[in-house]
Amino acid sequence: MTEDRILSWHSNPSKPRYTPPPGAVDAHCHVFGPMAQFPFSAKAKYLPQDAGPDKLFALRDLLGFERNVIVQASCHGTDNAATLHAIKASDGKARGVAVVDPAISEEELHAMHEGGMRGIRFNFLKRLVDDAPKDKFIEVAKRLPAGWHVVIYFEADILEELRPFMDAIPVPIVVDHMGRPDVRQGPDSPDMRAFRKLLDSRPDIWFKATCPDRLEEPNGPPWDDFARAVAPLVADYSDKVIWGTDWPHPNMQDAIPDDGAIVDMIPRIAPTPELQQRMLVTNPKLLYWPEEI
Ligand SMILES: O=C(O)/C=C(\CC(=O)C(=O)O)C(=O)O
Repeated sequence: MTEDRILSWHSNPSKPRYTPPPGAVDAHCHVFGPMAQFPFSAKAKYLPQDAGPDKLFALRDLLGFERNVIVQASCHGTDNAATLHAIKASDGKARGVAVVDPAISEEELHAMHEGGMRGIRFNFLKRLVDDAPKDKFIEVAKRLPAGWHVVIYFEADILEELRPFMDAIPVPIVVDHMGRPDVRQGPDSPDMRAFRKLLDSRPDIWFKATCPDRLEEPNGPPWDDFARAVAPLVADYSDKVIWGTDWPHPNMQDAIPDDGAIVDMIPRIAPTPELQQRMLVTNPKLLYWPEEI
């Protein structure tokens, strides 16, 4: 019954005016199912309609991207089969970030590396996961395959509380959606200052300059607050920023964004070709296709 399942993506996204550079990577997107093949987790907090690799790759081509980084969504729990399936179907054009049971074996991690995973995600949003055991997360972060990193998703109000945990992570960190600052407060807000302090605390913290739709929800474009708050961060930390569409926009069913409009935010947060090259090509390659550098 698809009627009870959430539809959170645009059925007819526009072609963006902005053209990404060759090799551009959409470094934050997800797949949902298809459910008949890859059932959702019993602990899933939302039940979406199918958004499989065929839809994702059609969108990639429409938007002018060449590659995807597919992040395991919470609705699939720690069963990464749907994400691994999508990576395989991409013909080398996708890599991924897994969500794992911290007790995962070295053999299973190695198999995930073979399947294209290059990191694991720790999700601290209470509305998405039941628990986030920091001690176990640190333990598994110490056992990751060489070259992997940790992706962390949290909201700005717990950044300070998470600092000792992040300090203890022995591999590079990528922060989802800049730790969800209140972009309405501008580029020099307490949230943004705290996030800059985090980035300054070690040289291997990356961030995704993503989700104008989420951070200004329920506003649609032009997302001026997002552009004003985020552009200075991209300029000042241009060697640490990556970007993604966030398709199929989990939980955004009440303010579904047009993916073309999302892509058209790129020149507003990264106005020069040099910044765009770093954010869309060089930086994501360093994290996900380092063998090509
Ligand atoms: O897609 C995102 O990055 C954000 C999400 C969903 C999510 O992270 C997940 O389901 O794992 C959100 O804020 O609901």
